[in-house]
Amino acid sequence: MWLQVAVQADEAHAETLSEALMDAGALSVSIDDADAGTPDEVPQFGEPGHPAQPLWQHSRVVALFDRDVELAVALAEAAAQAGLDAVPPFTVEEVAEQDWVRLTQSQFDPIEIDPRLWIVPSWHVAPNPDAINIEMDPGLAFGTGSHPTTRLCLQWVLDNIPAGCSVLDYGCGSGILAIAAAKVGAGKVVGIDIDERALESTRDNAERNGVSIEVVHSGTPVTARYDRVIANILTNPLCVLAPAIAACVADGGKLVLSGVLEPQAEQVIAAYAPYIALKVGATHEGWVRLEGQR
Ligand SMILES: C[S@@+](CC[C@H](N)C(=O)[O-])C[C@H]1O[C@@H](n2cnc3c(N)ncnc32)[C@H](O)[C@@H]1O
Repeated sequence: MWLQVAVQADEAHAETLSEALMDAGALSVSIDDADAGTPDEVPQFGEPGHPAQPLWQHSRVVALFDRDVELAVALAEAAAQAGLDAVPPFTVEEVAEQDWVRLTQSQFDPIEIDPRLWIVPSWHVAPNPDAINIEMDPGLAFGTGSHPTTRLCLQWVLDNIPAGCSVLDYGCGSGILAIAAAKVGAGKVVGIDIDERALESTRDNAERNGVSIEVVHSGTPVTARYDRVIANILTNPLCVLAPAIAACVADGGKLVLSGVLEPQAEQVIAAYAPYIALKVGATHEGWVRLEGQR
């Protein structure tokens, strides 16, 4: 049994609240229309055949927690992190494991990142067997390909990984970017994360995709230099980590960053300016991809 918590949110706060709920210990989070029926009747925004942004005014952030969670504490933490004065109205429901798995599966279809690259859940047949297909199920770590920042980084990976080059995925989450790099033809690929669950997820996903990825906890100092460094984290950690991340890029190597909202781009560019000149390479749904070369 798990606890499914549906929290009301306006459009402006739905995404930050969803991230805050993950940080507060949710195992999985989705956003749907509070005015619609059951979650499986709700459109999946940002995925093929669906609108790029939710069209509804009243969102509902649906989070799954382990039943032993201290829910009041988790919700209070999440509300504070999302900049809300109080915990918004919410409902709690107990759900059986099988029901949640069925519901989650029904919400994830294959995602086309590019005609050359698809993210395919294990319970689906690859729509294009000739493309690079990454098998990836929603799990505990961020990175199923549906988020704009992951998409921006995957599109960059497709055209910027020469055969045999070394790649560092800083903040690897599910390992999706590292796996894509390996499938595109990288040689040595390393994934770093601060979260043990992410490292485990990267290990598992690499194995199921038949690629070799070395995983390293971010507490371990990085001494090697990489031809390509990708970091899809968030503005604040990216700025704090600027000297460390920039130092991982080999001479002539390329750095790409995402997890940065358009108004934050200049802040991140300034943080990296002493090391590498970055510029906005692409934007998608309000998020930017920053690119530079040492
Ligand atoms: C937005 S997710 C990106 C996951 C995946 N790379 C993707 O693009 O979908 C950010 C990841 O960075 C990790 N992270 C956050 N702060 C970090 C830090 N200081 N050092 C290393 N990893 C960090 C998080 O645990 C999370 O897995």
